[in-house]
Amino acid sequence: MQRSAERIATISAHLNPSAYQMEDGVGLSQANCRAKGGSPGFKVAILGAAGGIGQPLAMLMKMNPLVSVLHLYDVANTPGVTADISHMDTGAVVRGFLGPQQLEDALTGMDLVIIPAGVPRKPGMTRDDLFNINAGIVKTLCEGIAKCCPKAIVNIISNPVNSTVPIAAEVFKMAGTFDPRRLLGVTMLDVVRANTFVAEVLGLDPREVDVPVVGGHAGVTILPLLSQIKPPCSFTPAETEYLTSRIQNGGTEVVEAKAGAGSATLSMAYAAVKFADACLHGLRGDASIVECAFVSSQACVTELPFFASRVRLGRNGVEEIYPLGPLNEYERSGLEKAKKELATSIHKGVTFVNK
Ligand SMILES: NC(=O)c1ccc[n+]([C@@H]2O[C@H](COP(=O)([O-])OP(=O)(O)OC[C@H]3O[C@@H](n4cnc5c(N)ncnc54)[C@H](O)[C@@H]3O)[C@@H](O)[C@H]2O)c1
Ligand SMILES: O=C(O)C[C@H](O)C(=O)O
Repeated sequence: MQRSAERIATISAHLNPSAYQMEDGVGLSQANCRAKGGSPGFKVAILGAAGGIGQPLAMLMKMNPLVSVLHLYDVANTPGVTADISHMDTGAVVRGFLGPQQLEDALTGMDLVIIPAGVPRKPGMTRDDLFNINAGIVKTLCEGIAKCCPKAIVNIISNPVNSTVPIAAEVFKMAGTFDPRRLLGVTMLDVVRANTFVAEVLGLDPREVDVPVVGGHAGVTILPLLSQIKPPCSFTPAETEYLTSRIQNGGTEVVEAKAGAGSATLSMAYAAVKFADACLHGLRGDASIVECAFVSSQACVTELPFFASRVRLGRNGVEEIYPLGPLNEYERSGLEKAKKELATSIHKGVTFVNK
């Protein structure tokens, strides 16, 4: 009888989204235990999980064997997305959270928080044009992280990344929880694009190509280091010009092709999962996990407080930040342009929190 009552509680918890969302601490813990599926792993929250990036990102994270619990938070549509994804027969347990009153439950106990919440660009806009709306969204979500899971690794996708990461850092500093190793702006899509476009030019499989992309995540701040690609290859000046421009404008290429229906979502979800997976492997203690990310570099790479660099990921997040390495003349000139724009964007983010 007892087992049968537990089974029914489990099933109704899945079918009644509001009961399911409230399961922690309100009497559904037995049902919760039975729902766990037994896979050990990390607890991951996606904030903005019902959006264009959030939905495929949630699906791909549900497929990740390193994830045991997946929390999906949004201000709209999470019950439907959660019900849908929770039917996938993979190990991670999925829970949905809707609206600010459920943000704290969504965040409590998380090891990794991924933030794609916020508005995307339309044709003719820059990423900085999103600042007025997205700055406040990221600030509020980071206040929740500081309160509920201050030790979580945070992956920020919301644009403008060059400003939203400094905003997050300021929020964490004010709360006394800032650990520069745990805050990472996601620039992986720039690397994914660079690998793809370079492979096209060289006639290679993109999986064989590795292009470091440093600087930031907007226009000229996106600085592909074509002189450092693996496998080592050389480019004509025309190829260098074409590839640099295409990588820097990859986001705009998608925004224009979508013609008002948003920006990159599917390739971004792919890139976000690739990056989150690297963070989880680092957390697990795997060796030699190196990716590019926009991090607090505390002026150790350039004089700027934030910069996208190659970083080694480990149990605490960013364990090591690699120097830029030797740059050619074209890259040195690009670096100066990138630093100028980055300084402005970083300052804008810092000022927003301290105004
Ligand atoms: N870093 C990158 O490389 C990269 C790549 C692509 C897009 N982006 C950025 O990611 C963001 C999201 O893009 P998208 O296409 O998914 O947009 P979208 O509009 O499809 O989805 C955004 C989601 O955020 C939710 N949201 C809004 N306010 C929220 C809040 N306060 N708390 C929680 N959720 C909230 C919305 O309800 C929506 O579901 C944009 O800012 C976009 O520019 C970044
Ligand atoms: O371009 C955008 O606005 C979205 C994203 O930053 C991208 O690079 O695709």
